[in-house]
Amino acid sequence: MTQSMPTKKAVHFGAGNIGRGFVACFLHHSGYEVIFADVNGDLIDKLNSQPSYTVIELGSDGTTESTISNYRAINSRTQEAELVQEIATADVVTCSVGPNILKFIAPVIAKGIDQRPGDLPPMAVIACENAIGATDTLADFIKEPQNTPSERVESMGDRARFANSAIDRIVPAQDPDAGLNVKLEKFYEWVVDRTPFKGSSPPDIKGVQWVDNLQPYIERKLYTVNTGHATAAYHGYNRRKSTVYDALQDRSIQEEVRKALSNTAELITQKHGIDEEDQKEYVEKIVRRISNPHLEDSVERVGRAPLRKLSRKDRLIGPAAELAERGGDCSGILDAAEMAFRFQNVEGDEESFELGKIMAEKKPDEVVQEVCGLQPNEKLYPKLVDIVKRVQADSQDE
Ligand SMILES: NC(=O)c1ccc[n+]([C@@H]2O[C@H](COP(=O)([O-])OP(=O)(O)OC[C@H]3O[C@@H](n4cnc5c(N)ncnc54)[C@H](O)[C@@H]3O)[C@@H](O)[C@H]2O)c1
Ligand SMILES: O=P(O)(O)OC[C@@H](O)[C@@H](O)[C@H](O)[C@H](O)CO
Repeated sequence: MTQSMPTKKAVHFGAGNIGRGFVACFLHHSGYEVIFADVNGDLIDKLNSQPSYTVIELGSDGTTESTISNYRAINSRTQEAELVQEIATADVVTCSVGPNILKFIAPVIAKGIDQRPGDLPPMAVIACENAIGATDTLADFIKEPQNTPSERVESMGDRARFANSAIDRIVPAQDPDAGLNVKLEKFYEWVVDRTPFKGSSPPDIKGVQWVDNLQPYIERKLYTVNTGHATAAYHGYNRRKSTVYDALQDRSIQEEVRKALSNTAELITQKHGIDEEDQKEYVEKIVRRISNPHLEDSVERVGRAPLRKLSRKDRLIGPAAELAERGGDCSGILDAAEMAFRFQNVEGDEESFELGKIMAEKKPDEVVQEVCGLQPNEKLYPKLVDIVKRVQADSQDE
């Protein structure tokens, strides 16, 4: 008689687009039972009532489908005790909830880690967000005294290992009638830091690329894919384009994207010693990917949360500030930042309303300090103050 291997278990926070379409899909195909945790009750009910859903990859050469099953779903707002138990015995905990939500999921993960039975190896915790060091941010919240008793922090490595990651796959907003099914691009890249697993084994997730130095991967991804994407979306929004594809059909917007990406290429190649030709090819691939007509990716989704996207370490101000300090050209990124400041009061986007309020009420210096986290002694500072002044003056003229 053959003994079947016990199923591996992963808890994934955020059963949204990238969660269902990419992370859970890879975990499923690697043999994990996936427990989704989300605050959206309707989504939880749908997942629990439907035994499978379909992931549809869209490419110029047609579509490919795969079926995802062997999952359950837990409402993280109302079923905390069950969720803690699932986390305590999970092999992997992942999340794709948005960088600003990490602090809200930290308390329950902390409880689960703290209750991990002593005979189990450490679980792997991997945040899959568009942010540099997102898992470190999550780990810092988990280790706060209100979440983990301070005497338990030192031994936490016996119960959990925290690995940063860079995750890349375009998953647009889904059709309202798509149910749980997810349409996404064929391309994917999921790079994870291997170094936290020294003395233990990294989890077996097919398709993950394990590296010893994640920094060049995450900076190249965020400052190329996401800088280019945001540039197309913000210019596109301000010129009334509806999708990123439409925006890129406009030659002048495509030039803006290339200008911003030539700025970030200078930073990435110099800072990380990446070959210029390799970076050129990478940029061309990104321009092709974001121009995919099948994705129908709205400029509102890609531009969403402008306060996050204009923050100090994100895809616009992050590379622009570094370039300015090095004496490099960041004019293309600054053009995109100006368009981001104009992304105000967009229906369904809370941050864009908050941005509108800040722009209406605060002085330019206050805006730059509060929104972009820049200080007057930084080289980029006066350029952003000028941009804010211009946007505010234009709003008064309207
Ligand atoms: N969509 C993409 O192309 C893509 C690609 C790479 C990375 N990402 C990143 O993945 C993250 C999620 O993006 P998305 O496009 O899947 O967004 P999404 O809105 O489709 O999914 C987010 C999910 O998180 C859930 N959520 C919110 N608060 C929660 C909480 N407190 N606890 C549990 N769940 C909670 C929401 O209900 C939603 O289901 C973001 O950081 C994004 O930058 C997205
Ligand atoms: O998810 P955001 O809001 O950080 O950025 C919007 C898009 O640029 C992003 O979701 C991309 O589709 C994704 O990062 C591609 O890998």
